[in-house]
Amino acid sequence: MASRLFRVHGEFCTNHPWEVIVATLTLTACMLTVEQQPPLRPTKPTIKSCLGCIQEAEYNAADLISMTILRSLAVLYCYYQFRKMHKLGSKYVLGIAGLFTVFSSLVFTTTVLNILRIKVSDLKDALFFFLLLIDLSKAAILAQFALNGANQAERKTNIAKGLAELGPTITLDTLVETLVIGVGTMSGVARLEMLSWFACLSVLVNYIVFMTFYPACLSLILELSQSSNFCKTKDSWKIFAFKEDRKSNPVLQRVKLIMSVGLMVVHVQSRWPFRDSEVYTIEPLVQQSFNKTDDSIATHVSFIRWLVLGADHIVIIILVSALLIKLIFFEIKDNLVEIKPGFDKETPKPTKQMPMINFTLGESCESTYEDKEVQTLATSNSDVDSSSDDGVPKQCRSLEDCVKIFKNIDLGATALTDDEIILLIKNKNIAAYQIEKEVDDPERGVGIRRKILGRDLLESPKLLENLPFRNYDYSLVMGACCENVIGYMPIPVGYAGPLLLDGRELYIPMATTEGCLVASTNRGCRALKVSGVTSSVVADGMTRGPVVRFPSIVRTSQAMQWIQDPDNFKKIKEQFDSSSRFARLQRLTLKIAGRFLFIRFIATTGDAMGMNMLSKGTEYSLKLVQQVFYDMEILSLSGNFCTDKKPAAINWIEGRGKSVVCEAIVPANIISSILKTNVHALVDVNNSKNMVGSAVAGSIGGFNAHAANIVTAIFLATGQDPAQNVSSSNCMTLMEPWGPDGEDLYISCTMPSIEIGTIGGGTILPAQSACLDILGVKGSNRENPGANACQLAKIVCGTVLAGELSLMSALTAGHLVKSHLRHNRSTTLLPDAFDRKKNILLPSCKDNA
Ligand SMILES: CC(C)(COP(=O)([O-])OP(=O)([O-])OC[C@H]1O[C@@H](n2cnc3c(N)ncnc32)[C@H](O)[C@@H]1OP(=O)([O-])[O-])[C@@H](O)C(=O)NCCC(=O)NCCSC(=O)C[C@@](C)(O)CC(=O)[O-]
Ligand SMILES: NC(=O)C1=CN([C@@H]2O[C@H](COP(=O)(O)OP(=O)(O)OC[C@H]3O[C@@H](n4cnc5c(N)ncnc54)[C@H](OP(=O)(O)O)[C@@H]3O)[C@@H](O)[C@H]2O)C=CC1
Repeated sequence: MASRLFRVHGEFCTNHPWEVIVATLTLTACMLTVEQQPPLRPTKPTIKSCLGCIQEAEYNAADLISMTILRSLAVLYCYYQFRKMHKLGSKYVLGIAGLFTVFSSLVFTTTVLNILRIKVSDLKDALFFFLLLIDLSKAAILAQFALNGANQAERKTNIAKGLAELGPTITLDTLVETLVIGVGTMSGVARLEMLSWFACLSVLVNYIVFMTFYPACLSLILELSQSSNFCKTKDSWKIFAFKEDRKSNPVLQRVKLIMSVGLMVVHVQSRWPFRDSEVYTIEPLVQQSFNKTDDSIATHVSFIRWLVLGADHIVIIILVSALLIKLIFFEIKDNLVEIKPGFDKETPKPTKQMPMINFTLGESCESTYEDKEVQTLATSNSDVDSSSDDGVPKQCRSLEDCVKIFKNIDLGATALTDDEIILLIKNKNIAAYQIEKEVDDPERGVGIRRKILGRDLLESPKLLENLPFRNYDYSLVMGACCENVIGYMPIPVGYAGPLLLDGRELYIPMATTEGCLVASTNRGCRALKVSGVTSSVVADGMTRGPVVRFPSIVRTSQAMQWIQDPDNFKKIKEQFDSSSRFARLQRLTLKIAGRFLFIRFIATTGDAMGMNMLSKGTEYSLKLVQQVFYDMEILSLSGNFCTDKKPAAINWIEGRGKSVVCEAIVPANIISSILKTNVHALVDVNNSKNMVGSAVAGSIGGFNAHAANIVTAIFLATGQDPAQNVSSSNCMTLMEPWGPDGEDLYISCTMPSIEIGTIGGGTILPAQSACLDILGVKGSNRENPGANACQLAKIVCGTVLAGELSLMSALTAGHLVKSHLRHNRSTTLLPDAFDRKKNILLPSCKDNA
């Protein structure tokens, strides 16, 4: 029985945190404000003094009533503000606003004590005034501004932007408030004057703390936490919740301005010349004088005093109780889901967002497979855990109830357990690819999707166990890099280098699972350490080649001629360029095939690889052409004349993305000591393999040994589109004997179509952008947009040269198999082979190699 009571109490506290906090704080405040009283009847009071006491007490009763109303309003106002912020769902905003309140109160207390020289006991009035006038919504807006930044620099900029937006309004408001309330300080009524001083100081302290300590503290807290989790739940949409609050009405602003000027005049007139500054000391309002003897009067006085001391506290307690009653019986009633017969109170797990709501039990949640990783997450996130303590999964609420909760604006999917969300997904109330958005928590969303997939993969329920998904910033993935996410693929990243490229030493991150690749590239870098590699970008232009069709070849050729006209090209370019700040159309290449016309748009795209930009610009331009050639049919924005992600001669011949060439001279001693071969053998193998061999194979752009290896490893490490390794790996490796006696080696690599960028696509993901940072080419180049992407293309070409040098040497020296069996064959996981014919196990061949 007792434990049940405590359990109910526990549930009440956790389900109504704000109410419990407000109640506790209010009671504490009541206790603090109880004034020290002398003993009730030290001596017998006289009739005269008692009458005096009654008069004083009556005066105090009036004061008490107004102060009680004020305190109640302050409590209500604070409660309302924190509830409003809580609904935003951001614990950070809530925490920061709380901190703001505490610190401001501290500053206010100190200020009031020092400037007004009041007694500590009189702080009770002052503090309630302060709470009534504090504006937490502005503090929350600024916190949200800060939290919307992806990194510390952005957060700082956002705080500054927030202050720029809020500052003028708040300053004007403060001015008007101070001047209006300031009128009260000249009223001549001592009590009113004192309260007006409290209010003026409240407004000023709030303003000063908001404009100084608060932004500084905000920036510091965010920097010290340095947790990506701070911005993990991208609250960008939530800022709109306050957008209305932020908008300042210009008419209202003007009225405020005029009002403040008028009030200023009133203040100056009434205070000039300034009176000797009065120091307001607040005398205790109830004087104690019990000298008389009349018992009945004494009793009356005691009663009034009791009333005076206790009534305000009683009213506040009543107020808090009313608040709780309102919340429990009215607010929740609105959200209450109909109780069905057969309802069992004990079983459903009350969730954080949905206190005291009772639900019908629905079908038992499917629980045949539980993803270990997801379970771990759920344990740490008890709000969404649908398992009971004993590990037995609980039943879901009914589908109908879950739908009601899901559709409730205040609750939504966040108030449902994982299994209930799965129930809604199975019943098509939630799209399986939108879980993250619905639960407003990407990691939880991914976890739920894994649960669904895990249950669908019943034949091999443990398939997902080794695919990690936790501790990853999915907010960057959503809407940019991947859909239907169930985790991430860890790929080992090694580094090759330093590579001496154009006089700079670089360490090249390479993501690969091909053992020996990084070792080989590293050896190439080592061989080039003294002489270095020289590189140059000779052309830059991403392409998109749509296919359009006309009714006849006459119309097709007319269109072709129209597009080729320099004046019309200008119009097309204008249209194209208007689609982006960075994409700039360079030229068009046209090919006619019967009624079809292929138009290859070639444009620079700043630091981005540019495929989305090209597609957008092309669509804009075609609309313009269609205005002239209304009978033009746009068959496909991509007509494979681009050509993207497929082998094609056009990219090899015309180039695509960055066209880069690089060269190096390797001295004879390095070739023999590090590469274990000699120049003549190397050149011989290069001609026979990379030239003749590729020609015999009918290769297009494949006149190299393994450019794709290096390209792909760097692409994966730096967040490039991996499929673009097709054209990007086009490369011709040339070798010649060099030097007076031809003992040195001249080597060059020509790569005409490296499709690469340092912004957009996967480059924004944290790990990938870290690798770009290692190379000094992260993001957009502010001084010279495009320079970062060009530098990365040069790095790719230079590293390819190092890789070519090493592999070609290994082939020449006959070391390929030996080295790969050393670096590229696992000695732990490969099972011994089974000979079916002989029905025996064959020992691994690795030792024989
Ligand atoms: C994006 C869609 C699918 C929308 O397609 P839609 O028809 O507008 O989507 P919908 O909302 O009507 O939903 C239809 C179904 O699509 C799926 N679906 C819909 N949205 C999602 C989502 N977020 N996550 C997972 N699945 C999704 C889902 O199955 C859904 O059914 P439901 O489950 O709702 O009954 C469509 O417009 C599309 O397929 N676009 C093409 C994009 C594409 O293929 N890009 C590849 C890269 S392009 C490139 O790299 C190569 C290139 C182009 O250069 C090569 C060349 O030269 O040709
Ligand atoms: N659509 C398609 O057909 C294809 C798409 N892709 C995918 O496209 C994505 C890459 O497209 P991409 O266009 O490169 O990237 P984005 O779509 O991300 O576009 C780049 C964005 O960055 C902005 N930007 C800011 N600074 C710079 C800067 N210095 N230089 C260039 N842009 C800057 C651009 O501004 P602004 O808005 O002013 O242009 C633009 O909004 C990859 O995910 C890739 O996988 C791949 C192949 C085909």
